[in-house]
Amino acid sequence: MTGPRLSRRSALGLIGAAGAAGVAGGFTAGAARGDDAPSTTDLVVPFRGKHQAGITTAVQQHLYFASFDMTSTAGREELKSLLADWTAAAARMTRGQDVTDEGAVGGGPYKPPDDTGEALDLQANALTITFGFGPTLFEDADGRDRFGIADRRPKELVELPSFAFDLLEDRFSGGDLCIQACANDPQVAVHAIRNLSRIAFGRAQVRWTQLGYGRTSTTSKAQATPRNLFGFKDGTANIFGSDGSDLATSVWADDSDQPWLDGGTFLVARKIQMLIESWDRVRLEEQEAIIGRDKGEGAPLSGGTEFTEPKFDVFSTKAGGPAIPMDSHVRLAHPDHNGGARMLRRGYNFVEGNNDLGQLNAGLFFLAFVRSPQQFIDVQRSLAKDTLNEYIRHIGSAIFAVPGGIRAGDSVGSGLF
Ligand SMILES: C=CC1=C(C)c2cc3[nH]c(cc4nc(cc5[nH]c(cc1n2)c(C)c5CCC(=O)O)C(CCC(=O)O)=C4C)c(C)c3C=C
Ligand SMILES: [Fe+2]
Repeated sequence: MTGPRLSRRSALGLIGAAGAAGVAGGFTAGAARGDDAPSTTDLVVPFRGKHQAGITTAVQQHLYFASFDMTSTAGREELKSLLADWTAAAARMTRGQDVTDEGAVGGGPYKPPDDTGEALDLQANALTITFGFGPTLFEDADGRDRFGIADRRPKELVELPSFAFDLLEDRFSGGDLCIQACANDPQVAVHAIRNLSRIAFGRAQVRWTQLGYGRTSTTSKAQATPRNLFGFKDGTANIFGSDGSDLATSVWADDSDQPWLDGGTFLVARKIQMLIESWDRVRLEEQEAIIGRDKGEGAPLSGGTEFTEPKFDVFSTKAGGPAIPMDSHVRLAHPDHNGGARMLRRGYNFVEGNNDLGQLNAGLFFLAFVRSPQQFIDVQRSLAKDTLNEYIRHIGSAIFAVPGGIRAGDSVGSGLF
């Protein structure tokens, strides 16, 4: 070790002692996974545990998300070996190590290095790698059970229905498998996906990817609420890592029809374009009415401060109606109007250049973890009346079952076989 910071290469020497417990930043396994873990660069988040990391983990600053399809020639054995290889590499990278012992520079000059090297000298940066399985892994579009696992498909793992205003594009949608990599350094997240894609060569290939540069939610009360690209605080009413009973009720799919999903959850991903230039011409008062919260503090328009519960029956003389308008986002998304449905949101901002008119291609990569996809479906249907729809477009969509935590010596998805 070279002082308080732990570099990728110096981390190698520590592994025997630290194991998977993640002592690099001085945090124990429980503290690092839990609600109040600070987002430091030298933090190691334990890869193994009851649940996969990257769900309740305090949201890191950067995301690189990849959806994969198995190649047309791959069968059951290739899927099994891929998941085992991904698990081994992910366990190492989350500890701040190269993907193998030989790594980027230790394998001699006569073969391509095992690790691509761009994360050499970077620390673990709270890297989490979270795996999920799409409906097409269990049964493809032609109804074929390519991997002999059709009877392991959770009955709720089906493609999402169409919603009002959907403008979905295939190039941002679907996938047999997904990997969510989150870290406090973008290069660490990109390195993880790049190396896992490389390991998949011949067995699975990237279908689409998404880079997220700034978190738009928080899962920890120790984190400040971030802002989305419309300038509003996002994540105020989220489920936090410390909300044990809410996690049990709304996130962990412990009662599904598939035992391998115990400790797991469902992940809904939506790529949502935000019409920034149109939004920026909207009066502040109207922006706040559309969201249902004030822009400065994030307090509900019914009064109070950021974490005050919204009161939907408060009347505003100025508005001449409910203080939180009937067609506002917060009213329509609130559990009170969706049979109690809640979700753990973990989305990221994206900006991807501009169109020919100079308008930004920007938006929210919405990620939500739910016990049942129906929770998302109910809320998204309710949002059909949302005035926010004038300023957003859903252009990508995918759903994945996220297996429970990976135990010592085990590989992700071993319960499928
Ligand atoms: C179907 C689920 C949701 C989509 C899609 C969605 C898109 C979306 N949201 C914002 C901005 C905000 N959302 C806020 C709250 C909020 N949003 C959802 C669900 C979806 N949002 C829920 C369940 C909630 C919480 C409702 C509650 O319990 O009060 C807020 C307020 C702050 C907060 O609580 O996070 C903002 C702001 C945008 C811009 C957007 C699409 C681009
Ligand atoms: Fe929202």
